[in-house]
Amino acid sequence: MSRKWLIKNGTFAVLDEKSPIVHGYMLIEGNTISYIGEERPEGVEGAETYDGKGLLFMPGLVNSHGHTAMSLLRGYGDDMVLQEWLEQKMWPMEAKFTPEDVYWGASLSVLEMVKGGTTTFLDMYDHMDQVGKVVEESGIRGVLTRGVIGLCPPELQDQKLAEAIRIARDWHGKAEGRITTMMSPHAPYTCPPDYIERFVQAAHDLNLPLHTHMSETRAEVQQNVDQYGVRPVQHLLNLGFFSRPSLVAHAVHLTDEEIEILAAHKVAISHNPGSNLKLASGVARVPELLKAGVTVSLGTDGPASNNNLDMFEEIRLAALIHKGVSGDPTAVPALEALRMGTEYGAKSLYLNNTGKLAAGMKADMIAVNTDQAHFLPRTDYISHIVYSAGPKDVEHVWVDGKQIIRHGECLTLDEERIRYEAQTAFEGLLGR
Ligand SMILES: CSC[C@H]1O[C@@H](n2cnc3c(O)ncnc32)[C@H](O)[C@@H]1O
Ligand SMILES: [Zn+2]
Repeated sequence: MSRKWLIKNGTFAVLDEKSPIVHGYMLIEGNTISYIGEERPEGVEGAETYDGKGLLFMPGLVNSHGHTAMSLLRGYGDDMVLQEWLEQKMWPMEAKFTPEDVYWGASLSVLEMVKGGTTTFLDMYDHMDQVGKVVEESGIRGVLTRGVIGLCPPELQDQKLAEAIRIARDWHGKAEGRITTMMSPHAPYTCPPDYIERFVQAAHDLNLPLHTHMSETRAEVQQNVDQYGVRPVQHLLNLGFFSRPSLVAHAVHLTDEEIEILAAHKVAISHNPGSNLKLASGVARVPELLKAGVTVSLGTDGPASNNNLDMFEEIRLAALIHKGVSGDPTAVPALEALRMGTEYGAKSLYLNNTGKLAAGMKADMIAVNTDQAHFLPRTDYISHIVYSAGPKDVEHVWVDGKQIIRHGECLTLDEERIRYEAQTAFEGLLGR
């Protein structure tokens, strides 16, 4: 029989336009929310009851683009533009990564994410079996995808594609259904057109979504025009990329026509404001994308270009920078920014049963301790979460109905060991 528990005296961020907050009760049966409302539900006699006073319950945060193992490179290459950062700093170090390095880097990142309220993340990287293991052990929900750079001889291209297909097949549905997979050519500037087409074919055969980096910098767009005669959006459209459900990271440099193409093909976007600011890539046209009906979610990108995995920060940046750039304080309203970090995140990852507190959804949720100075007075909880909250405010975290953070402590991962092993792994990389 599945566990049944009732939260009373709770404040719940259901994030509906008219009434985003509900005070009252939430019933959870097994891994699913079965009721939220002001009235005590019927038939809860046998349920364990928890007092939710002083806590704000909200959907777990969804980080829709990142590279978890890159936590080992945090602070290793700062204040550089993307291409130099990749070529001079990241790629030489990543070439030395062992599966064990990826395991400890991913563990460090997942620890940071769950402690900060993220319950679902997407990871594009190499050695993804290791990340799968971390998802299994930690209890988090993960979308895993082997990112492939195709600037290599044909035999190696074949090998990498075969590996991406194996990862996608092997891990889809694993960890009691918490893992799903995608297919990811890294970017149009690192994968030749015919190679991207093979990913599109594989995604079609496996019935999986596609993911890639796109139009992140002005230089990348110009390079695409010089090499292929079209900008990246038209290029990917020509290659059939948008014929599949797809999620593109960044999409900073877009024309009006490109926004129309993305909207028409229901392409989802992972907006990474922290990374885009740090790498001086620019500011994405988020208000225009939202207006055009595009699903825009939020991602941190890797911890070496951010340099943290704090989704509250990304939500706040999304709410703030577009006001600053446009001169319009309603450019991205607080509630919309919060939905980008939760509901739209799940949608952009093609997950239809998480990202929202509602009956029938998976119990992926966090409890924020609002009994603190920066949450007073109790004027507007949505405003406080978007403009004042941070990872240290996260008191409890549940994924798939199971508690993985209790009073800020991780119940599933050995924090001290992970901190030690991650530092040791970095020192090993420096010496290799
Ligand atoms: C092939 S696995 C993923 C690959 O992506 C690199 N990466 C990290 N951040 C970015 C970014 O902002 N744009 C493009 N590529 C990025 C990472 O270093 C890995 O090599
Ligand atoms: Zn990235």
